[in-house]
Amino acid sequence: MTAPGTPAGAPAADDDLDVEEALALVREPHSEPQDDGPARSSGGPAVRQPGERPAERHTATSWPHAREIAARAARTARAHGRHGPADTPAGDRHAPVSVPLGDALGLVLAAPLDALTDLPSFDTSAMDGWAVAGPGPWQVREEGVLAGHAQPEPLTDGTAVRIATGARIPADTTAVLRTEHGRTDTQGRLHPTREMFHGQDIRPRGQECRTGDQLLPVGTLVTPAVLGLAAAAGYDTVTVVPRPRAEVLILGDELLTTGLPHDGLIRDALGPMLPPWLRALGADVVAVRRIGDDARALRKAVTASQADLVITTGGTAAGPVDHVHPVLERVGAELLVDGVKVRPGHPMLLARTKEHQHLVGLPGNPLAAVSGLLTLAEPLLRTLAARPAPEPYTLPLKEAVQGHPYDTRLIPVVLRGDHAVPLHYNGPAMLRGIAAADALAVVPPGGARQGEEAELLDLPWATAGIGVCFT
Ligand SMILES: Nc1nc2c(c(=O)[nH]1)N[C@H]1C(S)=C(S)[C@@H](COP(=O)(O)OP(=O)(O)OC[C@H]3O[C@@H](n4cnc5c(N)ncnc54)[C@H](O)[C@@H]3O)O[C@H]1N2
Ligand code: MOO
Repeated sequence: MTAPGTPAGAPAADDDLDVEEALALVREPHSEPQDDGPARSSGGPAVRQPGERPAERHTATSWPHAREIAARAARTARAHGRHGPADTPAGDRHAPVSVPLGDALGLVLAAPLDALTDLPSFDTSAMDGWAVAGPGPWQVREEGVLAGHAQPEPLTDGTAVRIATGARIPADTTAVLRTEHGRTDTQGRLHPTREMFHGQDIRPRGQECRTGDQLLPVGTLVTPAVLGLAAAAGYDTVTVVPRPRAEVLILGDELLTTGLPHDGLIRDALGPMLPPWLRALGADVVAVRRIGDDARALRKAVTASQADLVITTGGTAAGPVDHVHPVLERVGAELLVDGVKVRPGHPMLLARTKEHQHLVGLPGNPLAAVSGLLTLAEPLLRTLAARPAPEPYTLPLKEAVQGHPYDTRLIPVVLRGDHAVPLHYNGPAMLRGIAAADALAVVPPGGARQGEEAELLDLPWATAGIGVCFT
């Protein structure tokens, strides 16, 4: 079925698109579908849009500033959390926790990783071959030495013993002769086939570290390699910054959780999308609740939530059932960001709902929700989790991108070679572009020319891989 607004000749919305086909969308001339009308995306002076909240033009925050506010809000929450009384749930919620290695991927070290042992913890053979003592030829002992065996008998000058990689070196060994560098004569004596040096192919105890050496500092992101190093260095658990807890409240009576849209009802796209995305951003998603368009239920859910971050979807604008603002007012929340000068997603908001809790209101339009997620939730969660900020980077745009006169635009792009290729289907209600994208390009007010460098926000799965980031 071709969706209304699909340009003639474009693949139908439900076609199976591989990346190349998705890229073909990029090459379409001039017919960027927007379900938002030119008046919003490229309109003239800052006249109030129909239905726009009257104060919005005055209160909307610039996109970079909104991100700073979100990060700062989290810093304040962390500082309070650490200094609060430890016996209250709020007081110790950001205190470091000890977790088994298997649960630590993606978290950040809250204590330095100091070696609990020398590495290697004993003199080790680096190769399969023979441990030898003195210059050859050598008499070879009957019993070999394998990895994991107890301390072998010492060697005497002129003797050798079969040894495996990783096995303990017998006392008085002078070198390890690799299997491929030794020859046994008819009397069973072992000869080297090339010159050897003292200590060859022996990994001495403590070569990599000594007990107590700092292997990694506080603030290191726990990657698969860090897990491996921690295990090698003797750790069963590591001390990490706890994962911030997020709760998702899905608003809207029009949402279906299964089947085809019908009778004005549509499928909920955000329920399936947000929890894994939030996990990729470092959060522990403790609940996903469907609230409908019920202000009282929303208020109860916000009041009851113990999460560090409450995410709402929809209801941010000024429609008859847009309950987010009134409920925030009702619960006495402090609005830190009320609208952001970014398209899509400008009605997004950030509020402090409790001393240790923030709420990010994502607009209901799905790509606008993604924009809110990356603008407000990402810096907030990253800071709560003490994750390092990604290094900012830019790439030249393969094509010009039309800008908004005053607002930043976030445009899904694929990264091809040295360029970012803008994707079409980037209207606020569309996920078709972002689903094929590697990153979002940050297009400043006024737009960007072909070849102009644009800042890029990587999508977590494009850089880290699903197995790494979805923990
Ligand atoms: N008079 C005005 N109307 C609107 C404005 C405005 O400034 N003045 N802003 C528009 C913009 S921009 C956006 S974005 C949306 C924000 O709307 P809300 O956050 O209030 O969201 P809803 O009205 O609840 O929904 C908007 C749209 O998104 C669909 N939706 C909602 N939730 C989901 C979901 N989980 N999965 C899929 N689709 C969802 C919903 O059905 C609506 O079509 O407001 C504009 N209006
Ligand atoms: O156009 Mo709205 O900005 O979708 O977010």
